[in-house]
Amino acid sequence: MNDITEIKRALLGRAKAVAEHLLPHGVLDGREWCVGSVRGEPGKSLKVCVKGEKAGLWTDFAEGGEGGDLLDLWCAVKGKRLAQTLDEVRTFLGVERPRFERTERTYRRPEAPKCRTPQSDVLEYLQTERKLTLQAIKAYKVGEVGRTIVLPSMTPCGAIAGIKYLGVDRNNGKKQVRVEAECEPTLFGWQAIDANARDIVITEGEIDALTMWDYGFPALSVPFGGGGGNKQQWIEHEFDRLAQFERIYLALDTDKEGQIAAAEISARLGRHRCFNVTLPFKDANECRVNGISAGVIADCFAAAETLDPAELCRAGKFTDDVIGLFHPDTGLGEPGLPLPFSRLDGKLRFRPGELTVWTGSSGHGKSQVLSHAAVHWGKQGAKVCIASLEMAPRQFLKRMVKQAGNVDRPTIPYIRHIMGWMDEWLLVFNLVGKSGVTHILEVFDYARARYGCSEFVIDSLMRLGVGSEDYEGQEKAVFEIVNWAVSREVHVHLVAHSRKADKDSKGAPPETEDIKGASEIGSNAFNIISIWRNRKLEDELKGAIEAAERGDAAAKLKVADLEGAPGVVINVAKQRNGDWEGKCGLWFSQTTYQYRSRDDSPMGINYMGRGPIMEAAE
Ligand SMILES: Nc1ncnc2c1ncn2[C@@H]1O[C@H](COP(=O)(O)OP(=O)(O)OP(=O)(O)O)[C@@H](O)[C@H]1O
Repeated sequence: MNDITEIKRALLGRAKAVAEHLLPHGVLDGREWCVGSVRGEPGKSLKVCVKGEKAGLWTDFAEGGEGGDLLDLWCAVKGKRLAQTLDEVRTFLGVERPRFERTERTYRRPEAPKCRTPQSDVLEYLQTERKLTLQAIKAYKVGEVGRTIVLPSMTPCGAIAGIKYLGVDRNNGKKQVRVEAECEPTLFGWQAIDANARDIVITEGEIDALTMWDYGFPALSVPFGGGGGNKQQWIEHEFDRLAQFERIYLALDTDKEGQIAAAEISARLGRHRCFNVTLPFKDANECRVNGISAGVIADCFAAAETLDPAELCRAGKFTDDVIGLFHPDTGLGEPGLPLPFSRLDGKLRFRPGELTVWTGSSGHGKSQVLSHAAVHWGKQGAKVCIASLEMAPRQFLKRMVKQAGNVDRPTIPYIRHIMGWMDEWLLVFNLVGKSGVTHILEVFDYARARYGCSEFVIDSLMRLGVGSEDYEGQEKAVFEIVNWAVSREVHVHLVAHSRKADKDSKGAPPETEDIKGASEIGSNAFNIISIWRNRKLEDELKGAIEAAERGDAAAKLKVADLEGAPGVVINVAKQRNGDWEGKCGLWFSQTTYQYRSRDDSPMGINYMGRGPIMEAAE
């Protein structure tokens, strides 16, 4: 349960319990819980409606009609800010937020800037050219150093998290912007926001935030402008703080980048509480400069709408996608991520909104191929969340460190370096054992919303608390996963074991019908991939190597011959949205745990680049 709207809904069903909890000296009179005041003494002046349509609303008739909903009551009785109240209410409801085991990255907190309140060139610029008031400038604690505007990003507690310096003058038409390095990506403007506010506006620039304040709508500004992906990485850091807002008005620029940003923000913060504000000019400040009145802006807010559900769109939206399918070389390309094997380039993709089932016999390397793939996706900028219910995090991370580092035994500094890199894009569902699918998806949902994860791994179906004979339960679990992947536009990789088939010895990788359990597992998957390890070849190779070591010349030639054949086969048995299905031989490196296809370098892939700390340990 993440945001205020869900918490409010849950509280409503328990209005009486909340009233009793907050005001134990009250008495029930019909539908109302009556008490003296928010201080809790017996009396009749404060009434909380606990039943019916108005359940949850309260009024203190002795205090000039002060009142509100149950959250206001909680704040008033306990004398706490809304953010703290929400934490307490989550505990009261028993719905704490999921926590990820994750090294919190430490950011630099800049020193207070050496500047003064604008009084000369900066003030002149902000008032004359940008039409801002001194009150707005003061509310946002804007500073002045010569002809540079100082814009501090402060946390709601008043700490300075970052500073942006904006030159009044342009250089060859370009804005002069500088930011303090290594600071936490946060929104600008908390210093001007009421701690108990339920509505907030988000703009695409600091000056626009000040302008909105002047229009009567205190606002925060995104730190890196419009666009998607990394530009909106601040969401991860502000997710909890924004949980207190019931309505988030997105007044971003009316251009394409602004709209991409608005779509991403509303998808992650919750479409139900994000309203898109369409302004008559490109941004708030352009409205101000062009003389748009506060009344017109208020009308824009009144007309603001939630963004359309993702399911509803015009066909034209897919034009680029369709062109990309016909002409992949146009750069419009297909969405989704590939495997790290050149031989499969252009043949297989893991697209958003799909489920891939990975199958194969035990010990054939399903998890290992997947972890190599995850490293590859991380390198391409994707954020990945792995629920490895069969293997402790330290074990599968050890494997990934070898694969990422392309080395057998990395040095301690190199391990730290690789782990630091993986920490940026990899989240771990820290549980070995059984977990219900609903709970995993709840945690995944949070990882998607807060951290922007797009690739999810569940290893394996057997650990989802569904019996191996419970075909109905398996169908239900897979259906739930598919639904979630489709609705959230993410890709889920589900490992499912294959039946003990004699195919292993016959030398053929498993097919769709070999997946152990209900047939619906395969029929609901968009892609089915099996991994098969050629044990016969491995044994022959082992024997030949031993003979060669004893000096058998013929065995040496045999070793070379056998090493030329792939020890692993990946079988793409189904690809619903792709044109290709088929098999591809892979070579597995015992030292780096990387896999490669015939077209890849035997040296493996260097995900970390080369550097002094990458030597292997002795
Ligand atoms: N081709 C291979 N050559 C040598 N060792 C391999 C190969 N593939 C996998 N292994 C080893 O086998 C073990 C199991 O691998 P992995 O966990 O990836 O298999 P899996 O198919 O996911 O098995 P399970 O279904 O039992 O989880 C690991 O120790 C791994 O290093």
